[in-house]
Amino acid sequence: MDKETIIQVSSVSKYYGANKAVDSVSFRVNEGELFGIIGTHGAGKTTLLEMLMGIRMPDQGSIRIYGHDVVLEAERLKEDIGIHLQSTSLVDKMNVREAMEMFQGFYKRKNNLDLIIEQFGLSPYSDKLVKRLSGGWRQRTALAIALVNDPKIIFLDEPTTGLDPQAKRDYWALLQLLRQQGKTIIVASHDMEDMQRNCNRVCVMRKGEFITCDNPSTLIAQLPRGGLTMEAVYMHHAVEMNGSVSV
Ligand SMILES: Nc1ncnc2c1ncn2[C@@H]1O[C@H](COP(=O)(O)OP(=O)(O)OP(=O)(O)O)[C@@H](O)[C@H]1O
Repeated sequence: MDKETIIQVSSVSKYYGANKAVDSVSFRVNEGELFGIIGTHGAGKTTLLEMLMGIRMPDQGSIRIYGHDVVLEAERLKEDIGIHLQSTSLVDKMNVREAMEMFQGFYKRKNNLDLIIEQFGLSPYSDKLVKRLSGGWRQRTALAIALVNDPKIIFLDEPTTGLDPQAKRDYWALLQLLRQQGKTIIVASHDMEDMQRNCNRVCVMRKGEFITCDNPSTLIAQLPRGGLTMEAVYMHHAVEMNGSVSV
C-alpha cells in the first residue's frame, strides 16, 4: 500500500525579474521517502527547496505540507521541518553542543541532544569549535543541528559539496539511518552514485522544469540507448546536448 502523501507541490513557479527560475513544477512526496533532485547549476533546485522550506514565496501555485499551506501556515510547519545550514559560518565560533542548543532554542519540540551526538559519532567533538572540525564533521554537525527539533521532514541542499569520497559515503549512511527512523528527506545533490544507491525517487530538473521523476532503476532502464548509472540519466536529461555527448 502506498504511504501517505505529506508534501504536495502544485504548479509552482518562481521568477527573479524576467528569469523563470522554477517553471510550473508539480510533485508529491510520500512519508518516509528519500527524495532526490538533480540538475545542472542554475536549474532551480535551491529556489525550489527554499520555497518548500517556506523561505521564499512562490509567484504561482501552492505547496502544502501535511495539508498546510507553507506560506500561510509557516509558523505551524516550522516544528515539523529540519533545515540544514548551507554553511556553518554562523556557528563556527561555537562548539558543537552550543550550536545545537542555540538552534534548539527556536523550537517548542526538543530532541534529545545527547542521543543525536552519540548516534552521529559526535561525542569526541561535542566540545570542539565547529570551525576546527574537518569538512565532513562540520556537515555532520549541520545535519545534527537540523535534527534538534526532531523534525519529520529534512531539506538538504547539496550537503556533501566539497567532501572527500569517504566523508560523502559516511554522510549518505547517516541519511539512510534517518530514513530508517521514519524521517522524510528531500535532497538536492550532485552525488549521482549515492542518489542511485539511496533515493526512492529522483527528479531531474532542467531550466526550472521537472523533466522526469521516478525511482533510479526505472530512470536508468528508460534511457533510450541503455546505460547503467544515474550519471547517464543526468547526462541524458539534465545536460543540454550540444551533439558531442551521447548516452
Ligand atoms: N536571489 C536571486 N536573485 C536573482 N536570480 C537568482 C537568485 N537566486 C537564483 N537565481 C537565478 O535563478 C536560477 C535558478 O537558480 P538556483 O540557485 O535555484 O539553481 P540551482 O539548481 O540550485 O543551482 P546550483 O546548483 O548552482 O545551486 C538561476 O538562473 C539563478 O541565476
